[in-house]
Amino acid sequence: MQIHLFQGSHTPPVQSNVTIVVDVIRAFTVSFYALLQGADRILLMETAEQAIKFRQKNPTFLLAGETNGYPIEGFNFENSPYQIKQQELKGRTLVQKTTNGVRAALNCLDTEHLFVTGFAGAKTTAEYVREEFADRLDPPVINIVASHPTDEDDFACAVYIKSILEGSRDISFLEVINRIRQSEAAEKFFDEKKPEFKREDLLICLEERPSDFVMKVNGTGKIPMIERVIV
Ligand SMILES: O=C(O)[C@H](CS(=O)(=O)O)OP(=O)(O)O
Ligand SMILES: [Mg+2]
Repeated sequence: MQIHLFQGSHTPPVQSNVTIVVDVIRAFTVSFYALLQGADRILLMETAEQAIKFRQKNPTFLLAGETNGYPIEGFNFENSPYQIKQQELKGRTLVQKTTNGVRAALNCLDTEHLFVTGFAGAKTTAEYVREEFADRLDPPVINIVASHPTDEDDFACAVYIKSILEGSRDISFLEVINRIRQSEAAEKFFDEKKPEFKREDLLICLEERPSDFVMKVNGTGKIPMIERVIV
């Protein structure tokens, strides 16, 4: 396996067979818990306006996301895994718009297999990709994209995924958690002047949670969507 790590939401300069886009705080932790709460699929959109317009034609769809981390007027949910964990979403379709993870995923569609994850599902995703693709005759090129352009949260998780893919011990479980916890993206949850950000969100983003699925992006339709793939 040829594994490349990238940071930011732009399209990686290397063509891959498999791409894993990481957003720990909070986009793909939100997606993970939305699927756990029963959502059928999660459509990915670039702008809040697009999402709101789309719901006018699909009134049962639920909008989740943020702009600069803050709730979006007219959306059903914030970019909050704590809020999503409390919802009954069986059979529902979500539409997600966020600053880093969703935008990065939309810029990484040109690959054979596109997965997305936070820290919660990182180990399951890495083990699934290793089992599915590592022993193929023509070793795959794998891009791991830490979607925040400069911060440690997504990059530490990307290094963790790489270490599982390679079976190395480049980074310990505790080191990943510490680097996420110390990241700039985590600071807002401890800032008294920002009551909009619940500390429970960060605690959920920091929790590795085994599951029977990975999150794969289906880019074959007009609107890319996250679907669960049972492992
Ligand atoms: O909502 C979030 O926590 C972040 C915003 S920021 O990176 O902290 O500014 O959005 P996401 O797209 O989930 O990284
Ligand atoms: Mg993030």
